[in-house]
Amino acid sequence: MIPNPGRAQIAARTLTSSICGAMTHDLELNSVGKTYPDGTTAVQDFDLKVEKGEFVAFLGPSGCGKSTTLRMIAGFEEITRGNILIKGRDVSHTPPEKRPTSMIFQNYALFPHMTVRQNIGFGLDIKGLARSEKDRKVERILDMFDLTEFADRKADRLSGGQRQRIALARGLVVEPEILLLDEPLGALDANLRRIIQNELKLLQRELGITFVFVTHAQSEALGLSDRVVVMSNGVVEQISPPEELYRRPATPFVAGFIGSNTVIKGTPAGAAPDGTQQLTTPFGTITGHGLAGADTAVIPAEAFRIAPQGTPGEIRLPGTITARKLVGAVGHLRVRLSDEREIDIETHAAAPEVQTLAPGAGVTLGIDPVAVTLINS
Ligand SMILES: Nc1ncnc2c1ncn2[C@@H]1O[C@H](COP(=O)(O)OP(=O)(O)OP(=O)(O)O)[C@@H](O)[C@H]1O
Repeated sequence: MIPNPGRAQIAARTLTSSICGAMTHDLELNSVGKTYPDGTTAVQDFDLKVEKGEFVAFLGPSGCGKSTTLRMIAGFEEITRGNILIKGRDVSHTPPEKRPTSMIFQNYALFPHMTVRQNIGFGLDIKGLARSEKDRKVERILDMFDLTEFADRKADRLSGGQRQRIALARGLVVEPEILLLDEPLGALDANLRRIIQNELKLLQRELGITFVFVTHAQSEALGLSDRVVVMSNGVVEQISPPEELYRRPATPFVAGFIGSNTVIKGTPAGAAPDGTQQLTTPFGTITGHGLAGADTAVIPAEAFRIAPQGTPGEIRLPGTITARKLVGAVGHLRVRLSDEREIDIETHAAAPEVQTLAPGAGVTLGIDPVAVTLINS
């Protein structure tokens, strides 16, 4: 998509020349809420501050309120509570065309019978730009996205990947402060999706424009963004960088939604000498990181160890292997614990104990306390 990064950088400097203000945040949502006229509350008390140049993803299951929030930022949907600021300016009741945002839709929303050039220039027409200025901007972005050779082709005669690039070019040509992307890769096949994910990230870094991206694909949100907002039922569950979200889920919903975690409830048992917290569970005492008084242990699949001998003092969970699958270097084991629950664990496929374990075999699991998070249920 960006064959010549130098060229992209020059374009980026021009594109962003007007957005180098000294405001702290590009985007601010303060207690934003939305109740639709039929009484459906889609979003509640959404608070978020986004720095300039940040890539933020809204992640959550279908119906959790991601698109509604994005549409409220764009101005396509009225907010019913709170306020929205862009670069410090309250845009809560500003119509979409007056907001410094562009939106990219999953179906691209291109005009099929217009040429690529006309599609890209459309937003500039709406803004009433002079012809010469418009032509200059359109040619520059066609060149930047390597679309010049398709410029006179009708949009309905292009591949999905090409259409996606045109949608991006059309969103960026109006020089937005914030680009809003609603599942922009959802219509692409898995291979193209991966390629365009990489290109999108590169493009965002080159341009330094703030991106707010909606997806229900975990890997996409974790792989692309600086911070992820996890939503459930219209409520923000956690806002964290991907690594932290994965390693330190803050709520039971996030623990169940991100990665592959085992959740075990217990009774708080105070702090260990090293400052970690302890939890008494039906399986013994589990140690982990978290606030004092937390009553639930979140154990990621890779924190389990197969420990036939066990380490003195370490928790030992007896179980039975019910399934084994080796995928490349990773061994996936399903283990039935003594309380009949089945858990997934991940380990090195090459480990001798994994090679010899078969369904039906008895096993004793240890837990790496460093990877355990204690939360309130
Ligand atoms: N125009 C509307 N009128 C009433 N309810 C609506 C309207 N649009 C959306 N909703 C409801 O608001 C909630 C949030 O919808 P939204 O489209 O924001 O979810 P989402 O997380 O983007 O889902 P998806 O991933 O399926 O697009 C859902 O319960 C949905 O049914």
